[in-house]
Amino acid sequence: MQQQLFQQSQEPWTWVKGYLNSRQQSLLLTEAEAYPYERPEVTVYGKAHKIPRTQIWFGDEGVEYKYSGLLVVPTPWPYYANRLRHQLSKDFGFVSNGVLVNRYAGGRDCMGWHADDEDELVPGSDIASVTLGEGRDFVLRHNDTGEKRILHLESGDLLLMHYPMQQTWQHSLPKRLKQEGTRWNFTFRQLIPGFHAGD
Ligand SMILES: O=C(O)CCC(=O)C(=O)O
Ligand SMILES: [Fe+2]
Repeated sequence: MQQQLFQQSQEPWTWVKGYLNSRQQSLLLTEAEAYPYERPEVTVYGKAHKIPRTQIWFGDEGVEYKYSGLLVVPTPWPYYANRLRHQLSKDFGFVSNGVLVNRYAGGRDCMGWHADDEDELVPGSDIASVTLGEGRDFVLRHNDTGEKRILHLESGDLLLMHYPMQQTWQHSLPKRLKQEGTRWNFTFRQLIPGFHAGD
């Protein structure tokens, strides 16, 4: 497989362009088109609104994820998403027990500035992000210097976000109103099982 690695030693991420070949992309994309996505309502500054994209959380039993005060129980792993998790483990020793799939139906769908630093994530663990479909700009901003970096993530690209990137950078997927295609993003994560038991 042809792969280009772009890792600058001072940056806590690794961008693997073309990590998935076209056959792997199309198998996963066909599966992802059929996922039963949801558009949860979140409360920000006391105001409820629907998120500007749809999503679904897959994971091992008991691996629950809390999203803006909402506890999400995992849906069992679908076949190709699970294969990709094992491929990541084989290729990079990257272990995960859940994946959040976000679906952006055109350039109006987006994700605001945040870091993936929830308490239920295993401390020190990495996050692996795989993109399918429409290419979009993924923007990073350093917490202290404000430095911005734009990575144009395309179908099949893998972005490994290494510890402690979530403590030093935020990221976002800004609107791109001229773009119409659908983009899927899979973020594989390692959560502490049963973290929310008794919530
Ligand atoms: O869609 C993306 O590339 C980013 C997704 C993301 O940041 C997240 O799921 O936390
Ligand atoms: Fe994120």
